[in-house]
Amino acid sequence: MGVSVSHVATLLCGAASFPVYFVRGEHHLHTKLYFRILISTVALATLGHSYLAETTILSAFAEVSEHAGCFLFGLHGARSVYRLWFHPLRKFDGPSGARLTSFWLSWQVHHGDTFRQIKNLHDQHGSFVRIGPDNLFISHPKTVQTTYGSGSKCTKGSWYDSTSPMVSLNTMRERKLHDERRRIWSTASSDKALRGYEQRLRLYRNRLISHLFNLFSFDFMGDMAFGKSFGMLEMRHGHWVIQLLNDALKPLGYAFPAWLFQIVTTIPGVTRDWWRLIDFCAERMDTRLKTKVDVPDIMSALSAPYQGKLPMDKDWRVLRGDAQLIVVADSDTTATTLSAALFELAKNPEYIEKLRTELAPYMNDPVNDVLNERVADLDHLNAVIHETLRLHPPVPSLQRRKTPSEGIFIDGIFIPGNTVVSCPQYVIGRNAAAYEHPGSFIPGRWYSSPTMVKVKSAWAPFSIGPSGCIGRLLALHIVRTTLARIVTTFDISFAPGEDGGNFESKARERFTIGFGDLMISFKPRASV
Ligand code: HEM
Repeated sequence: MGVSVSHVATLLCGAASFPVYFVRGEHHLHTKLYFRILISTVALATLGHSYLAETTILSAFAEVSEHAGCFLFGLHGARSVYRLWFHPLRKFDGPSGARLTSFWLSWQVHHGDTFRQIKNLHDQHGSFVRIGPDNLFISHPKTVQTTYGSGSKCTKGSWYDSTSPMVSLNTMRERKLHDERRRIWSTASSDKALRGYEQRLRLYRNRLISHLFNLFSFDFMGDMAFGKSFGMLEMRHGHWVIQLLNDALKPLGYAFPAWLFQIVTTIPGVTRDWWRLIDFCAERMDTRLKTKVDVPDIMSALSAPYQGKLPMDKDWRVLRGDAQLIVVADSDTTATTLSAALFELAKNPEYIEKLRTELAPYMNDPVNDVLNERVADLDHLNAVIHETLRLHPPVPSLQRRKTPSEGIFIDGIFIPGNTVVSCPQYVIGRNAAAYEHPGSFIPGRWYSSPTMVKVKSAWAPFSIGPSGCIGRLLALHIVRTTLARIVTTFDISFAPGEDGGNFESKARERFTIGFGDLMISFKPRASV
């Protein structure tokens, strides 16, 4: 191809379009539109050029494509120059590839161990790391309040549009809509609602315990009768829904920008499990809406505004988004917290005895159950959960917020406006500036040795502020009572051959964390 004046002019137009138009505002929701404009312009220009220059369609198309290429080259060239040398974040340290493109992060985390990669980057570059062209990760212990707290001027980052047009309470970016939806949700997480859920929870907690007893007796019987356990306590693969949840959330693990996530999820076959999970949640939601329940559940609150009528189309988008949110936010996070607590207790058995001593006076329920209201204020039990969530936060890294146009200050450091900031709880939880002996599991730091917590506000596994976890009380309720019941009913230890190594090293992050395999031995206690 010969370079003509028109090629250079098109390249300059492309370069100029960046400072004139693309540098401002958000474009991630317009990707498909831009693509359509490009295709239509190429098609029209091809026809026009072929007619005016009296040339074949094929050679006109080749000529127009060259110019389109020049335009795109100019645009991306100007953007790269800006990102490397003129961007407001240029003073922040970070890997050079990350300054140029957000694909750098996606490539780094493609094995799914985002939390570990981000910790390594903080170890190398300090508390403020530029991990994308507009993206700053901050592990400074004082960042949580400024970024997420109730007075924060930061808003949710564009990543929350990834699933658009399907939205949930968690992905709603517009503050007014989010506040309205949160008011509906708050009925579902009120004290009264929690007392109602207790009835449901008790049933499943009892089933869990009797299931564990059954598995134990079968394995023991197998061993006694046939010299070999049936291995039921070691079954790795759970219900297909758990498998589906794990597979479906994988695309979230690549930390794609919202525009790419939207494109990827429209390619047939590539994200089949993602859509299967959405269909599964939607189907459960549809069935539930047509069913009457005696004991209120979360859906009772979410469906209350429709007063028995079927929701309109736009409401379905939110209801289905919320259905998926409930499955992920509720079951995934609570399950990982319980397994992380058992992992830490098996590693540090001295805390199990302490828990039993503390719980003993409260475990005299006639049906051998444990009531949240009786154990809610126990120091050691709560500290074990606090410490578990500090070291193993179920949402480890990616809660992106966008700074207001005037920017924010974190401990005197200026963060420019429109920066996407994430404050990774996994890294903050292990930051020596926030905790003494940050790598050790020491529940006492939360009640008997408070000086071991240097910055109390750094602990935010549920996040805080207007978009903080609305299910926090419910989650703590479930974890507290289930853990209390398990440690008082069973002797817990690593199963023979288990050293706990895979639990963390094989953990994978896909917004929430999924830990590696962990073989725990549950033996009914002699006194029970
Ligand atoms: C240990 C368990 C849990 C942890 C650590 C946890 C953590 C979090 C975090 C960090 C967020 C903020 C996410 C963000 O900024 O994008 C969040 C939001 C949320 N969580 Fe949880 N969560 C837990 C359990 C639950 C439970 C049991 C529910 C019950 C349904 C729940 C419902 C929600 C909802 C609805 C939101 C969105 C809130 C909003 O945007 O206003 N979570 N959770």
